Amino acid sequence: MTAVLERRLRAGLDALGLALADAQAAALLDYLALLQKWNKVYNLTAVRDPAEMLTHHLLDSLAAVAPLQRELAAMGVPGRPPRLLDVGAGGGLPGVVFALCCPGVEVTCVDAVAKKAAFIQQAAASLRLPNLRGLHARVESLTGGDHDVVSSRAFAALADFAAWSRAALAPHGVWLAMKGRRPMDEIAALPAGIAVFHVEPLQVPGLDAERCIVWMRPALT
Ligand SMILES: C[S@@+](CC[C@H](N)C(=O)[O-])C[C@H]1O[C@@H](n2cnc3c(N)ncnc32)[C@H](O)[C@@H]1O
Repeated sequence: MTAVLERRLRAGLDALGLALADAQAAALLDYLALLQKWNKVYNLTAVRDPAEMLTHHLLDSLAAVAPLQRELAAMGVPGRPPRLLDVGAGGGLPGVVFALCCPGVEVTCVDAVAKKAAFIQQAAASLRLPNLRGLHARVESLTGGDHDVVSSRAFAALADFAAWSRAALAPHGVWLAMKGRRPMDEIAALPAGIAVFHVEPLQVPGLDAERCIVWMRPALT
């Protein structure tokens, strides 16, 4: 099974144009194995089949890596590593995948459920990712305004996601919301202080479904 998963992952990475080192690709499969192993204990995902996990979780999250890298490069964070907060990260999607693929980015995965944050801490240790940490908190309680990117996947409507995480976002920062079909109703429901600057379609290898990133930033009102 591992050889099949490895082949599919490699083919997916090629299709996405992601040039990862062998060690990074191996670590992605190690992460998949951790998700499988601890799913029953931590209740991390409803998807149980490893091949389905690869497509629906890993490749789905990997499709957002190049867009993330492009935005960070355009932002040009000066003098320190960029910081990303993944909200409602659950088992670490997409936060752990971002941390694996972007070792120069400091990734915090926040979740309201203690055992999910504990799983992220465990994954950071076992995958040897010094740039990843799990944080047990409700995102609404976070302040500091020091994250360059705040991401989410399968978390909440755009307006709630932005409102609850606004105090954690740097003034120059952007929100990266992973969605299925372009969420027209959610975009229309956004308040004046939040501007959508790009709805970016994603092509997930092996997944016949619509996916997009809704990019947002605070707007002057
Ligand atoms: C549907 S899961 C999505 C998990 C992961 N992002 C994924 O794509 O597989 C939503 C997660 O959000 C967490 N959550 C819900 N409300 C939250 C809040 N206010 N602050 C932080 N996490 C929250 C839940 O505990 C859950 O793990």
